Amino acid sequence: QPLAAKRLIDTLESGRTTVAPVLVLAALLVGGALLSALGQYVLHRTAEDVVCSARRRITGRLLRLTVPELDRHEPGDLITRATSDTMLLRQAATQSAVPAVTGAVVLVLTVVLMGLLDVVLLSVTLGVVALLGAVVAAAAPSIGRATRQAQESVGEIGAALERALGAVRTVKAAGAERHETRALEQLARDARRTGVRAAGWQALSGAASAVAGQAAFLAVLGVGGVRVASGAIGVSTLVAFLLYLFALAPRISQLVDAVGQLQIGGAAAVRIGAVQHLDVEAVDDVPPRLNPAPAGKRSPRPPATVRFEDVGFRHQPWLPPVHQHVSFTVPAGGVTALVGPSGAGKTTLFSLLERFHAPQTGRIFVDDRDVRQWPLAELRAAIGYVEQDAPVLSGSLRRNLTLGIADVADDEVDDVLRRTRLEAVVARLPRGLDSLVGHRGSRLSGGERQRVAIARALLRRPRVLLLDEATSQLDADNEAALRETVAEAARDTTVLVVAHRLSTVTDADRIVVMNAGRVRAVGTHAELLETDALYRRLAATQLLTAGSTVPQDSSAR
Ligand SMILES: Nc1ncnc2c1ncn2[C@@H]1O[C@H](COP(=O)(O)OP(=O)(O)OP(=O)(O)O)[C@@H](O)[C@H]1O
Repeated sequence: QPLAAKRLIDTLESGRTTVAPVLVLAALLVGGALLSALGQYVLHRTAEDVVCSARRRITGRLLRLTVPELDRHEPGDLITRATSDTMLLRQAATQSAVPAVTGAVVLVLTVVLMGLLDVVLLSVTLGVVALLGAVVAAAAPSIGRATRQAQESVGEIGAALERALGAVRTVKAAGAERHETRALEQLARDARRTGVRAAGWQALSGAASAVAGQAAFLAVLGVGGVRVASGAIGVSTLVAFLLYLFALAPRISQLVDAVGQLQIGGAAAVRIGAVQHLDVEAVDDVPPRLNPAPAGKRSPRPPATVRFEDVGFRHQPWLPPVHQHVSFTVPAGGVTALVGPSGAGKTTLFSLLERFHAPQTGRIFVDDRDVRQWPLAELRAAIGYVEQDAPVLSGSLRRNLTLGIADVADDEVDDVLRRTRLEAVVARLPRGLDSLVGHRGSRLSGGERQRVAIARALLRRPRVLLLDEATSQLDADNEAALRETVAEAARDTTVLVVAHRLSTVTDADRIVVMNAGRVRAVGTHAELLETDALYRRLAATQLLTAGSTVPQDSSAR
């Protein structure tokens, strides 16, 4: 445009017709605007693609992280990496990558054209720009550092909020809102402080580029005026050069901003990229469809045997072992109860079976096949697991029941609802199975949540059913009913139950008594009452969760 403007001025001076230069200038204006609009659109689209792919990668990975990795990290912090950090990445992509590329191209072309006009004026301009570059280079790392700290505080806010909202009733009951809020406010202030520091450095760079623009203008005007006066260049050349300078100044500001944004984006990318280095479970297995057969016509799945062979496990090398030399065999079908004092390692046996953790020594077999040899998804599809706190996910009751299962026939669902005594609950809900159960099932009672978790496990038609204290919150009637359900399921499923109630163990086909990470005895209720002092004591008190670990010495027998 400045070159076209120069031609227009030259044409005016020479008195020739100005139609052609005016048309060229108009065409350049319109063409430039169109190109700029198209460029904006394409580049924003690309930025959205970048962010979308980062989000897909990170969210896909988060659910595949190994359980020990998930234990090590705060869920709230991981969530902010998928949300807030990806937003920063998007902002950086649009506000830095795009202007950086376009700014650099325009800068180079403009500098070439300026050089063609007058090398002396170009040298003056570049001298001023070099001073600006030094300021920006000094500020850029500080922007990145401050942003990283701010994002870490945002991650901590996410973690603290998740912690407090995840147990909000306990927080309220303990009257700890103010304390928790204070902690959150402190984190918010930390984020603000570091955010402001980043903004300060950015503002300094911005101010430097504005000063540089004006300084360059004044310098070019001064030196250019002298050169016009001396006849070294014409007025039109000076005008064209100044027009280029005006075009260049915003590009330089953009570039300076882009450097700051790149630092911000880089800080976000580091936090997102860190997730890439966390351990994930084997991705070789495409999750098998649990119901390959048409709904309602699923083939029966035979119960599987379970065998622990000299298993030793500890969470970390520096922690005491959870299991030592654990060996026992569970034949296919029937109910096997695991009993023992709190902390004996009963729940962890289930984690090892599900391959949430891997034992350091020994082997675990399901159906005479080492669990490490099973494709992970196939192993988990063979197991139904009801966790200790019977988690229910927000969403509808139906989605909760059919979690991970495709094409369940309605009559199968009805059958399981009947067996788990949930029919009346469903009938009471305003929208039946499609009613929403609230965050973590907060609209259900504790006993209802447990029954939903059991129903969910039964719907999978598991070959091995793991129940972790699944009846602890049930009233006597429902507990008796569920005992029947479990007994019925045990006809074609291998049921392992961590039992805290005497009623559950007396019905079991065999009982494994655990203490301090070891299997202490195996037998029926009657046998163990005769032979095992710890069992006798646990049975007598019925307080199988209470008490500290009993030393495994001969006097205890
Ligand atoms: N992620 C973990 N990291 C470190 N130690 C853990 C972890 N999870 C559990 N433990 C420890 O492992 C031991 C066994 O825990 P586990 O939950 O298997 O016991 P449990 O017999 O099921 O107890 P309870 O009857 O109270 O549920 C406990 O001492 C516990 O503190």
